[in-house]
Amino acid sequence: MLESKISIAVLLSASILLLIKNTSKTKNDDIEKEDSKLLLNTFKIFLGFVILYLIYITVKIYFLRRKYRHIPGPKTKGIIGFYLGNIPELKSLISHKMAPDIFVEWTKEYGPCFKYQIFDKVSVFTISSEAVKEMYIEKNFPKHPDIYSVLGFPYGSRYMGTSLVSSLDNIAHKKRRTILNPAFSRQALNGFMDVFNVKSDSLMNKLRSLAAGKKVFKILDELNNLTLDVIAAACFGMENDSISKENDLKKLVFESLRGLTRLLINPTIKYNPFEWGNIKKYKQILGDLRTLGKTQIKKRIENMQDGSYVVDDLITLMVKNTKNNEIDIEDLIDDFLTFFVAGQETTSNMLAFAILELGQNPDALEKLRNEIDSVIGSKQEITSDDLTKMKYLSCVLKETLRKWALTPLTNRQSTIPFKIYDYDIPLGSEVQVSSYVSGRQEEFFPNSDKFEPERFSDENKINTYTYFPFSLGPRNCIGQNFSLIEGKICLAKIVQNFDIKLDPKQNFGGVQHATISPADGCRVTLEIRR
Ligand code: HEM
Repeated sequence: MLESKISIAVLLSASILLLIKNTSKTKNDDIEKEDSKLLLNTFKIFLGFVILYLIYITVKIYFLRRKYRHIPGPKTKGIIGFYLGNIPELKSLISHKMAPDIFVEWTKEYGPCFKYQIFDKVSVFTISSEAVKEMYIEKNFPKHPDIYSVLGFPYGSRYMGTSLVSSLDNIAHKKRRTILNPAFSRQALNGFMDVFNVKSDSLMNKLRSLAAGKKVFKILDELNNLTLDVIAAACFGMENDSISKENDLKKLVFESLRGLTRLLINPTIKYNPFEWGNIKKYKQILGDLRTLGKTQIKKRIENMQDGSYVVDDLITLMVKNTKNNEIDIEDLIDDFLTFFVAGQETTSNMLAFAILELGQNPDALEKLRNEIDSVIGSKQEITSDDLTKMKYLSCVLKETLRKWALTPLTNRQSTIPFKIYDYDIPLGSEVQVSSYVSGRQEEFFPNSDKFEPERFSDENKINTYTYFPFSLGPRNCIGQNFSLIEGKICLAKIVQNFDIKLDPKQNFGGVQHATISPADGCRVTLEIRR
């Protein structure tokens, strides 16, 4: 649709140019006549285009709205609403809320399955646990391009390409996933314990120096450095030290995420001429990031070919298992970047939200501190056995992800007709679900606005289809255990070493970036406990 708008704009500009040209007094009469004829014809073509486009879009939207009229949803207002859909409502709400918060309200107003319209697109949203099970497990519907093509090729440049997260082809995805699964096996995760401990210890040293300054700081920034270094070391054998200094990887990963976020939140910016300078810079960042990935992968290929010792990490697995060693380096770079995007900001946001919640819930914090003191006391290295014993720690992270599921929403495309409740879902529909929205439903989680880690204790059964922060089925998060182990080790060390005080002046809510983050980055002061 926007492409058509651009064509209209081009034709309009041509007409204006001709108009200007036409007003020149130096032209003789013949030329003037020719020009006005040309102008008239151009204008007629332009008008024709506009009329044809209006007819096309009106008919398209009319039939689209008819197709979905049996499903409830927010009303659109008047003729503008017919074309724009629910953009006005979403826009006014988004200025002070995140989209998933709006969807929580819409589930109250329109029920557990509703539709909404944006221009010439209608999406269905549901919290139905049966539908989640059907779409994600039983029918394994493919992802819908609406979110995932942006992750693959934002602004038309290759970022995550056709990687594990962004692939729309379930068969190609399965092959890739089978290759990479062993990198996240129980055995592989045990092998990462050292990295998790060592990198968390570096963070503790940094936090000690920040505690000494007695100043308020955003702990999310520090956690972002930790999770970046952990991915770099555990998955790709890269010794990166973002915790204590700036470096290229940190700059490129963080800036590439920032540009992606802007596009996800406002898809129209790529058509805004005032943004073209920024977009050019952004494309350069993506290019530099891919070059960095390429250098890393090539180095590993060379080491493997000349028989040097290589660690059996993710990058080695990626290279080893690529078909007949006919390596498509661009595919490998897709996955290389994907792990930085999918595994870095998610884990740091989970930790920052956990700290934000513990700071506001002193009983939960005390219970957690007692558990940590009794299981690890003052020892530095945390083992897998220690983690197994710290059950409340596990409940704290699970409850954090219930209240603050980090992925705003995921989608699937219906490839066969099916029903949600009594509503027939048209073939090819985009159906969205969100663990954030399901996690805030009173019928699934009573007192859902309260932070109660006990919900996740062994005696309480949680319905998997109402709580799915790592998604479900064959496209679930490959790194979920990786992030939970990393998160537990880091949070245990923070609580072991520091008293946390939250800055009372901060915004305690969330903000929607590529993932959901604490709005003010979780502002704290720390006091050293031991
Ligand atoms: C708290 C931390 C994390 C959360 C909440 C989380 C959440 C998710 C979710 C919801 C998905 C499905 C996305 C979709 O369908 O659009 C996903 C996929 C994925 N995640 Fe995570 N993730 C986390 C940490 C990690 C980590 C640490 C890694 C890597 C080390 C990782 C790597 C991936 C990958 C590669 C996929 C795509 C899997 C596939 O389609 O086969 N994630 N994650």
